[in-house]
Amino acid sequence: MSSRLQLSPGIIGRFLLQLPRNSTGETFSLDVNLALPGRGVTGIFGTSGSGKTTLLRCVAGLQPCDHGSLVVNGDRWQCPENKRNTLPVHRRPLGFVFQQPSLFPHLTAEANLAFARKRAHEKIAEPEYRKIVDLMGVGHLLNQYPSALSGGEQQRIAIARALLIKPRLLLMDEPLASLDQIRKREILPYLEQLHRNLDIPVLYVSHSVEEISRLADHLLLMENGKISREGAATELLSRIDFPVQLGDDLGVVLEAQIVERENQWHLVKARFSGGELWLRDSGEATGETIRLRILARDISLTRSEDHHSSILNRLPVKVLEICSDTDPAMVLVRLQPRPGNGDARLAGATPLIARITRRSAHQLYLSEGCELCAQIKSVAIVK
Ligand SMILES: Nc1ncnc2c1ncn2[C@@H]1O[C@H](COP(=O)(O)OP(=O)(O)OP(=O)(O)O)[C@@H](O)[C@H]1O
Repeated sequence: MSSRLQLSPGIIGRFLLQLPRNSTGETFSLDVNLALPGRGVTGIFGTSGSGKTTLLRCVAGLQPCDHGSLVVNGDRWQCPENKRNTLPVHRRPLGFVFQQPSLFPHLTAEANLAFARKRAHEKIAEPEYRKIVDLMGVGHLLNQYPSALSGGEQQRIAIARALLIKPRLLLMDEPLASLDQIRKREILPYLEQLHRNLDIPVLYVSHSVEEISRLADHLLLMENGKISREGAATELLSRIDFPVQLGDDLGVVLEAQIVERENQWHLVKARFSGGELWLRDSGEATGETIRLRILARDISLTRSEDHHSSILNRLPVKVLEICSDTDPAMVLVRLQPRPGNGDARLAGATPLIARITRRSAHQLYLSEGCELCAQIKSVAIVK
């Protein structure tokens, strides 16, 4: 993923509200200060009921607030003091994609898109319309009615529809949650394309570590109506103590560049800040920046390099810390890639996390500072 995070905030806001008691008699208050990058994807995580959807509703102007202020890339959308400076919902240049595509069932896909096009804040020229249709890969679906489309195809039309209103901000609330795993995997590349090709900031709510790992540049974690953690996605997703890093999903996210290709074996070599890894060749171009996810359960540790193993990737590492896992039989080991050839830059490389049995840690005499070899199955690298 080549787009880099713009660190100066482009989406600045403050929302304070108290909701009336819900059906179970509980009250809910939201109290957030936003200072988010004005480009790229900000992933919003949090347990059910933590306020993710309420936050998106505030940004959209759908949720009345006790206090609400919002500036999006220099344009004031909401002002607490002066209601006349507050843009009503229908005038906010934003696209909203929900869990359900909710297309008009009596209109073809094309007519659904034409409806959005008419509502665009600025006129969409034909080449731009074509670009969006191509980006979402829906050109061949335009004559179909929604009932003839799969869930994933309907959602791609819904995303194209959101883009056709020329949004300056895209809000996506669990857009893939209603799809099965196969359809999710089908649609993710289209979302990655969107991220690479359009410079619209996206707020993306999801419970899926896989989606967030692939798409997000920046992360927000919400707890009880407040933002409890925030930062660059690659950094937060590499922390053992980041709460979404649970059980089998625990892992790290790395940015890497394709540097070599072995056609004979259908493999490519990717270089990241901590070394080089062989991956299955999925057609990425040499020089392309990609994102990798290495799960903690797919890293094993050895005291010496075992060249007779089937595992292609071996990195020299140093143990940074050893932590307890939720499972008492396991421990989590944070590992710093270490210079094999005196490369001092590796000191700043993204740490890896291995999840191994407590017994193995004992047998390897693991302790902080000890030097080992991490073996990573190339097939386990998620692209
Ligand atoms: N209209 C409402 N009136 C009263 N309470 C509400 C209303 N809408 C939401 N809530 C409450 O606000 C809290 C936050 O809801 P919200 O939908 O924002 O959470 P969420 O993090 O998006 O959850 P999920 O992951 O389940 O979608 C919940 O406790 C919910 O019951």
